[in-house]
This record gives sequence, structure tokens and C-alpha cells, in this order.
Amino acid sequence: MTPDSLKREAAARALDFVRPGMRLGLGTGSTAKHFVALLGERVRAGLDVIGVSTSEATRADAEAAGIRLSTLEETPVLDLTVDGADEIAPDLSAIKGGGGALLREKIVASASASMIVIADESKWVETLGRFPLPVEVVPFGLAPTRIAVEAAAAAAGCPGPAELRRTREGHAFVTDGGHFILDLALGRIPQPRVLAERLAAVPGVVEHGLFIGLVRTAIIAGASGLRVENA
Ligand SMILES: O=C[C@H](O)[C@H](O)[C@H](O)COP(=O)(O)O
Repeated sequence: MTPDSLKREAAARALDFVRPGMRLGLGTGSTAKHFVALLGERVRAGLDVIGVSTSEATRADAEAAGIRLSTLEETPVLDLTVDGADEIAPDLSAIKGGGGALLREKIVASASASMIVIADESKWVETLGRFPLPVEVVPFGLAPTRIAVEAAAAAAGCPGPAELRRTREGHAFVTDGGHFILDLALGRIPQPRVLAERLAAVPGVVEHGLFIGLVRTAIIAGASGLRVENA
């Protein structure tokens, strides 16, 4: 079993939660991509759903798969969002944003009655923080925002450096919303809620990748099978 085949298994299990007529949030990343492809197969076989994408990349995938798309303006209330994650803890709090889509992902998840996270077992952790926490910031005032973000992490009991995310070519990575990302290398986040509150209070921070209280169900695929965890 490769990590990619585990991701596909988790994505396939998430299809069991989809009902005809649902308004679906479509996540971003390599795991969510499998879900979009598999959902597209069902749609082409007659399933009637409507999707709202969490990134331009997912919009392109969903269109190619034949999934009817809407926007949050037209469809502000969704039934279910299915998305990947960079880390998931036993209370189903999660880190997201490794692909830079955290802002739209959080808006879409918050507009959904329910959120399912799909992942291979490497994403399951006892404590969040091994994966650097993405923090989306406006380009204006980057230097003071970065200092304030590092201070917020230290005050929340998890000091660590905030690195500006760059492309392979060395340019600042720009999100679909036109913002930058600071990746906070914290190692361990002992109090995610406290950190979330402190980061949200920093001027210049648009959103952070801590998803707390949003995930209803996690589908985790491992070598020994699939696990479905509920919050
Ligand atoms: O910004 C990207 C998203 O939060 C992804 O869902 C997350 O990074 C997990 O991606 P993957 O399924 O590729 O590991």
C-alpha cells in the first residue's frame, strides 16, 4: 500500500457520506483530489450534487471531472465538506494549509453543516505541531506581522520561528487570495485554542491553519485498514 493508495481509500470511504442533492465543499490537496475524481465518477453515473471549491486548483479538477459548481455567494449554506489535512489529533482538531488553501478551506468548512477529513495514517498525531503551522498574512507590514506572530506563539507556550513560504524559484508563495504564508515551526502545540486566539488577534493575520471544532469525522486509512473517528 502506497501513501497515495491509502489517500484514495480514505477518499472512497467519504463517498458513503454523500447523498443526492447535497451541496458539497470540495477540499484541496492530494487527498481531496482523489475525492473530487471519485465524486466525478459518481456524477457522471447520475449523482446530482453541487460543489463549492476551496481553491482554483480544485475548481479546475472539479470542472474537468464534470461536477456542477457553485459559489458561496449563490450557495452560502453547504451540507458537507470533504477535505484533507496535514495533521489530525484525537480530538479531531487539525492543521491545514500545507498547500496554501487554508483561508478558503476554513470559510467553506465553516459554511458547512459538517466536515469530514480524509487522510492516510501518517497525518494522525497525538499532539498537533510537528507540521509547521501555516499562517496566512497580508503582504503589507510583513516584518512586524512576523514578529507579532512569533510573539503570539511564544505567549501560547510554543515558541518557534515563522518562515516566509517560498516557491521553488525563491519567490514569496502567493495564495489564491493574494496573501503570503508564514510557516510556524513549533514542534508541539500544547494549547491549540490559546494559540488560535492569539494568532487571530494579530493585525495582518488573515487566517491560520488550526481547524478547531470544525471536523465532525475523520477517515484515516492505514496498512491495517480504515478507521472512522467521530468528534
Ligand atoms: O492547503 C492545503 C490543504 O489544507 C490540504 O488539504 C492539506 O495540506 C493536506 O494536503 P494533502 O492531502 O496533499 O496531504
